[in-house]
Amino acid sequence: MCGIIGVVGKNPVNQLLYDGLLVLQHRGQDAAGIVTCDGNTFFMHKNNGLVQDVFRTRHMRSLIGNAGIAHVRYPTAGSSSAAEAQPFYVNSPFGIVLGHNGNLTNSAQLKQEMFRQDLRHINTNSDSEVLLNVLAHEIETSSHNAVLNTDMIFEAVAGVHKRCRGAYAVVAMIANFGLLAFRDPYGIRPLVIGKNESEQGTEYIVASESVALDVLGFTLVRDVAPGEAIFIDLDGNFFSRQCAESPQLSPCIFEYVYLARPDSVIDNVSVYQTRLHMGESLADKIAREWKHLKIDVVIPIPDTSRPSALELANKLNLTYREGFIKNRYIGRTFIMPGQALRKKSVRQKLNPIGMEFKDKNVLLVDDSIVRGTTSRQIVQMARDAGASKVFFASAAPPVRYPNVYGIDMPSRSELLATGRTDEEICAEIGADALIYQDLDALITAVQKSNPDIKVFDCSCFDGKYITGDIDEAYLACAESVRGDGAAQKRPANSITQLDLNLVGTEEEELV
Ligand SMILES: O=P(O)(O)OC[C@H]1O[C@H](OP(=O)(O)OP(=O)(O)O)[C@H](O)[C@@H]1O
Ligand SMILES: NC(=O)CC[C@H](N)C(=O)O
Ligand SMILES: [Mg+2]
Repeated sequence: MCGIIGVVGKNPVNQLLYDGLLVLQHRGQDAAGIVTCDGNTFFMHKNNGLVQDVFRTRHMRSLIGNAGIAHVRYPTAGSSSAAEAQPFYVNSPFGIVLGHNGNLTNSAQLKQEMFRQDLRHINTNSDSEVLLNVLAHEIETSSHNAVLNTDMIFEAVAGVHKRCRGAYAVVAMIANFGLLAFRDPYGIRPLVIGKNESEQGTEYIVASESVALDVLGFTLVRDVAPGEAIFIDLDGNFFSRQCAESPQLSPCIFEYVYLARPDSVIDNVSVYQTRLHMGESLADKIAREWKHLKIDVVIPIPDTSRPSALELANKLNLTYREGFIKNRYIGRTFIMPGQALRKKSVRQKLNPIGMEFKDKNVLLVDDSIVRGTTSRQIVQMARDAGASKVFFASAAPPVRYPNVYGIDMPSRSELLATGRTDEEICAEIGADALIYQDLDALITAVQKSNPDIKVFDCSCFDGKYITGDIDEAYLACAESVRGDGAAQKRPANSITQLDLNLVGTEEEELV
């Protein structure tokens, strides 16, 4: 996942976009970028790194204009090169910038089509650059070189839906015109709309998660519907249209398990509440099938599992204790690039409080076990801290299948649960017992908060890919291109690629 924001305001939006990116940092730690629009001109700065490291005062000063978009990146295609940091820019037609959360599943084919039929050059291996060029081509076609209007923009988004497969939540700006945002016909990745009634008129925001709206002082209006496009012109007029033929809301269930912040509301579902529900149903399963376990204390693995662990303990009438202290200056491990770094960071990040483990039977609760990087080390830490028995519970079912929609788990061989029984996984992480949530129970946990969502993308748990275009050949190819150690994942030398960074260069600083 990545984090995206777009704003059309009545005053300069640079600080809003920066503050919004800080709040969405948990969705991408590799690169960050902001583009502002002052009428006909875009101002852009983007680079690898955390938001606080990428933007300096000199960049912020140069990001002028009352409208703009911003992005934090967690790469799932191409490499982590700075040249693939977002937003991307294309000059024709009209000048367009785009930020994308998700992953296209037909980007290789589209890239060829772009080159052969549409005479467009894609300079990186990023699927998002492909998506921008498809959008640009469709806008060019629908506008017939005439003056652009909203009908033409919505027609272009309909064209994007016809050509693109996979997951895409998008914010884009068309120079001198306005902010465009849309979601793929399944609404796999989240996107919400907010507004703020200022003295000068209504200001609009779109963002990956509602937490960005809360913090920026906007109120949540609604989600962008699957397949829908919204357009806000630079005067703040709001337009929307359904652009897909058969939209069907099927959000990624992993957003609720791990990706989103608990204080966000996505598709009318409080992420926090679903995590409480997950804890409740996991407690039911333990009460039903694991009564014989003598548990002295329930301990969460910070951060994401906390609400589930808390509710699980409540339901089972067990003591809940914070047994691991997290170093607040280290980011999320799972979205770090490369297994070596992920492995090292778990020990740097989490440290046990000895007295909570000494001579106790502990139940450790995590939201999920993916590669097993965290669980393997945490169980050992609990033992080293003197635990008598270490039981482990996961609020999500076993992750056995790759994700192709914007979560970087492309390779079955990296997933701890692929090809292993629960007992074998338990032995791998060195626990005395392992309890997984059932998939039905996970779905129910989310549906309890919004029964209108009938379908979820649960592909990493059940191998059923909602877009229907994923076969063994696709998975094998993704595995070879993006698995740990694959060449494309290594940061390419961005100097060999076009550098379109525009504002606040070191040279400017010296002037
Ligand atoms: O099995 P693994 O491959 O280790 O992946 C799963 C772990 O990674 C995530 O934690 P992370 O540290 O990324 O973030 P958090 O602080 O939000 O829990 C998740 O919450 C699990 O703890
Ligand atoms: N995680 C994401 O949403 C990634 C967006 C895009 N596929 C990229 O790699 O930059
Ligand atoms: Mg975690």
